[in-house]
Amino acid sequence: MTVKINTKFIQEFVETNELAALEDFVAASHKKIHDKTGAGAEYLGWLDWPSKMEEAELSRLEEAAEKVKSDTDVLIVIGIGGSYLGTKAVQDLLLPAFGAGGTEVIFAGHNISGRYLEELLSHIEGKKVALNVISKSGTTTEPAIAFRILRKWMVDAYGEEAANRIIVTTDEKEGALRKAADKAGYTSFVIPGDIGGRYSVLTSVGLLPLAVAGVDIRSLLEGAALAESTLANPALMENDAYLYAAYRQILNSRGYSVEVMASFEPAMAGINEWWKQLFGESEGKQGKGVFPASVIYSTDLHSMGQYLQDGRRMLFETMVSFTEDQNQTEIPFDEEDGDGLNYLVEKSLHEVNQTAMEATALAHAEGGVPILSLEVPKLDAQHAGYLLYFFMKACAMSAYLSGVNPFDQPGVEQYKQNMFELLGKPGYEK
Ligand SMILES: O=P(O)(O)OC[C@H]1O[C@](O)(CO)[C@@H](O)[C@@H]1O
Repeated sequence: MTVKINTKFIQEFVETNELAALEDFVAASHKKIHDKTGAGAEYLGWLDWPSKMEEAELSRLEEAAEKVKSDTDVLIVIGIGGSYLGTKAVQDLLLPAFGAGGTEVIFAGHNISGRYLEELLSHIEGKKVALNVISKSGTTTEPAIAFRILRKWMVDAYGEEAANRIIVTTDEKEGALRKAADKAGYTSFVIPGDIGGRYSVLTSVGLLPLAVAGVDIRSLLEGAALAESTLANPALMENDAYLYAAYRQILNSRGYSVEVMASFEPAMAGINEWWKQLFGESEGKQGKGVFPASVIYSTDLHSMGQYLQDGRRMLFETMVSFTEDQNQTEIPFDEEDGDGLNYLVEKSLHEVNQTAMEATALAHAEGGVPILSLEVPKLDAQHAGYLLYFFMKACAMSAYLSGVNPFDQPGVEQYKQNMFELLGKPGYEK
């Protein structure tokens, strides 16, 4: 049960000796990660988190989730960036696309749209609602605004009972949210100080709402723990996360500066968004970094396919596929065969989809797009946990290989500063 790189389509673009040339650099960066000596090392808490998360905390989290499930129709997760993308990603990946049932988990505070919030408020009217407000810093404007509005809604709806329906996930000691939780007596969970937002999906940040949504969070952690041990191997050629990181850097140095994450599984859409934040915020600094983009095929072959095949050549693609057929849907035989599809009747949709992937990879490689292929055996909670950890480990390695700190995001501050000035926040006047 691992995520493997298939090098079939990349061999013609990257030679083995180019990889070999990176071996020492990878070994040195591995040391930086594991000995915690690189830039931002104080944020490496995620590295052994899957194996070290305490049973008591996990049980407390499951209890809180059970309580929410027992008396709530809709849980609203309020958060932005790493405080919600991981939950959305795993939820999209593992839960049925239609009518998942149980407590519905929806999101707020990841935008400032009045329309979105009004629609959300009308959706929850008459329903039993709980809030999980998540912010590591406790000071991010978008979730703070949403929390203020939704907290008022909760107090109007439930009076003093509202406090029993609000769960706070934030820093152990600092920030406005921690103060609010302590003052109002909300149930609260801690985001470990040494784990940054975009690396936090496997902490209470993701686990609580995912447990409410019906995801098997123990299997998720199990998969991540397996990745933790498997990907602790320092040898580049034996560590697929490091291979993925090394290929990215080699391609980037050759001018392939945009990575398109492509999957033939629509459930991957959320993972794509989570991955974009992970790599974008980790690597996009000092004028460096591969720009992370994403598509879902075959849908997007009919919109972006032309560009991928034939547009400006600065792209490489990473195709994620699930290799096992877990569905068995076949195309039925039709007497008249008016649509000419009878030649497919012996094949499952999985086979047709895999063939579409192969055909696309062949075409794009021929069109000059280097293709990395990541193979995941199955689409389930364990493999999802493995995949999440795989990307986090690869991201840390990739950022160190490109010479940047994987764990800070100084550039995000600029827009906030401007917004505060323009809105006239006290202390920020020009
Ligand atoms: O959890 P917080 O502190 O509200 O931060 C939310 C997001 O905002 C950022 O700090 C900047 O966009 C991200 O790194 C983070 O995931």
